[in-house]
Amino acid sequence: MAFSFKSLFKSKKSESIENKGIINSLGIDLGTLNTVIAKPSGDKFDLYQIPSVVAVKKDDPRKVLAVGEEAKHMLGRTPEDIIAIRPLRKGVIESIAQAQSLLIKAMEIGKKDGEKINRIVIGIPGDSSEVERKAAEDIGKNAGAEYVLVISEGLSAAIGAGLPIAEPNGTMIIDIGAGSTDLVVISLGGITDIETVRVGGDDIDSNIVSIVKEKYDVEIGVHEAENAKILVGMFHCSEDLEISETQVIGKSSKTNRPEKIIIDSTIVADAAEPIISEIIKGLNLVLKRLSPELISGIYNNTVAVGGSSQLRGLKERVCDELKIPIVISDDPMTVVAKGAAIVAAEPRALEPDVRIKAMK
Ligand SMILES: Nc1ncnc2c1ncn2[C@@H]1O[C@H](COP(=O)(O)OP(=O)(O)OP(=O)(O)O)[C@@H](O)[C@H]1O
Repeated sequence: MAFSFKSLFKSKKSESIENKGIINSLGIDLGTLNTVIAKPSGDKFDLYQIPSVVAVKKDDPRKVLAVGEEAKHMLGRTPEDIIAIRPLRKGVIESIAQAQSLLIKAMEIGKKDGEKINRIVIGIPGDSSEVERKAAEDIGKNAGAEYVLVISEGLSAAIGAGLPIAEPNGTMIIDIGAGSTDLVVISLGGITDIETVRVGGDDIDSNIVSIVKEKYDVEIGVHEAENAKILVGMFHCSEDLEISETQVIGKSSKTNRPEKIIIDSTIVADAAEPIISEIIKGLNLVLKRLSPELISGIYNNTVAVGGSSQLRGLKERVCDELKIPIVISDDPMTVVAKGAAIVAAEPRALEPDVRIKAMK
């Protein structure tokens, strides 16, 4: 799928908004776990984040009772007739009505009282089908935006990270989220290749739960697994990374009593192994298809973003396997929304001078 940005905003509607000079725009990263909202404010961004969780009536899931933080607090504590669910699975909108509520909430958070949002840009996984793109566009329009553009999270991340995407040499983004990983090659302002691997941090969490159950016969919650991952996690790699450990309380399958267990970095690395293997496989496919003209650009300009890129050992593991030095973004969770906000605010976001200005 190759598309260029230059024509994206050439709709009559966007020109008329631009001519009146009244553009209120938002960039939204509609993620599996978190929804991040970026609002251009002068030459910076106002940033907001809400959990991608919606609480609904069990017998009527279209009836949304709470969204975001409020819904997250209901998880596991709700009366039996209320359930808290995630509208996206593996980066893809699974339930339109609930994703709609999430987006409406995101837009409410991102606007000031009485303000109308004219233009939103939403980042979605790069390999989304036309139907999935259209679903994202429709929920944006139904949520009240006049103009909605849906772009690949990877391209958005590259713009948000300030990568030289307009140059012919090529750049690459490795975006490892909760549910999916986007590998995107960009040159001359267009996407030249995308590989989406449907694995991410969520899979690491559920693998930790399984390993702990097998090793200790203790059941732990997925949130405890996620916390342990964030605290002590790493990927296996050739470097001797420091092994640390954390204590987690789970439920003994034998006694049904609380039991304390230790999770150390190697348990997380074992749990993360199938995930990093899939990602390396995806990167191998991208490299196989890559033209020789782009290899030096990729060598010099590959950036990892997304919450799961923060696991130690990623840089080393990718270099061990592929001989490509990568940089881990120091702003991994908000670059997609920032890139989307840059495009929403500035249709000529691809032009390097404009982009540099927007990123200052
Ligand atoms: N410091 C950390 N170390 C390791 N993993 C982390 C860290 N912080 C967050 N994560 C993980 O990052 C993931 C969330 O990342 P992100 O917000 O980029 O995903 P998302 O946009 O919701 O998902 P997707 O892009 O797949 O739709 C979760 O799996 C979370 O556990």
